[in-house]
Amino acid sequence: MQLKAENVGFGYQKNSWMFRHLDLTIGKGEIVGLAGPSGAGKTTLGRILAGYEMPLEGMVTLNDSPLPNTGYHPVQLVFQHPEKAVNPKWRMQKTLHEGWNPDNELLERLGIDKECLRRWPNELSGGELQRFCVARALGPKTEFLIADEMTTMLDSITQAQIWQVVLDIAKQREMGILVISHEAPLLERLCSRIVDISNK
Ligand SMILES: Nc1ncnc2c1ncn2[C@@H]1O[C@H](COP(=O)(O)OP(=O)(O)OP(=O)(O)O)[C@@H](O)[C@H]1O
Repeated sequence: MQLKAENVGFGYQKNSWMFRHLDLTIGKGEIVGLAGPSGAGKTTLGRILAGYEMPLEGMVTLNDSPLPNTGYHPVQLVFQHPEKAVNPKWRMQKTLHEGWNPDNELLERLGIDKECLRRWPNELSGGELQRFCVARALGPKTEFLIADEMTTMLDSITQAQIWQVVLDIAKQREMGILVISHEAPLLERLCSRIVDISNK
């Protein structure tokens, strides 16, 4: 099982490459860090790996096949701003069950207050909302998780709590994770290797 970017190139403007000839493989259960200065294209690469964006050159494969474009996506993306990742017209109950039905144990471990389920997204704090986005992304069919500054906005206790749950599940299921972060100590603590895209 592997998620692989091969010779990938991307730019938003014509003749202006953000990165080019980029190779990155994340293996089953592997936790890889992605570092690089602001604007280097980390978020963009995360979006490409999760199938939100097509590369201009090269390809992304999951277990040697193109990424699927229907059904529950096996590469899930959680990014920094949960308020942009949920439908404001859905109550949290519906958002949570968008792709699968997380059990009570997971909700408890992630510190999700069940009282929040009937609320609208704008009635939750950023941290509460992000817990929902993490739960939503951890369906049993998730093979890889792209965690793009997933806990950057959270206090250190919540950050540790969420990573503990995500890492336990990753270990149990051999789910691979790409951790995109500006926090070097976080990357060093979580990842078995760190890829820097500054010079791509
Ligand atoms: N939709 C878009 N259209 C045009 N340019 C974009 C678009 N999205 C991002 N960019 C630009 O692409 C570059 C890379 O953005 P990206 O968010 O991938 O970088 P990053 O490495 O994740 O940065 P940061 O660490 O600040 O989050 C930036 O210069 C950004 O302004």
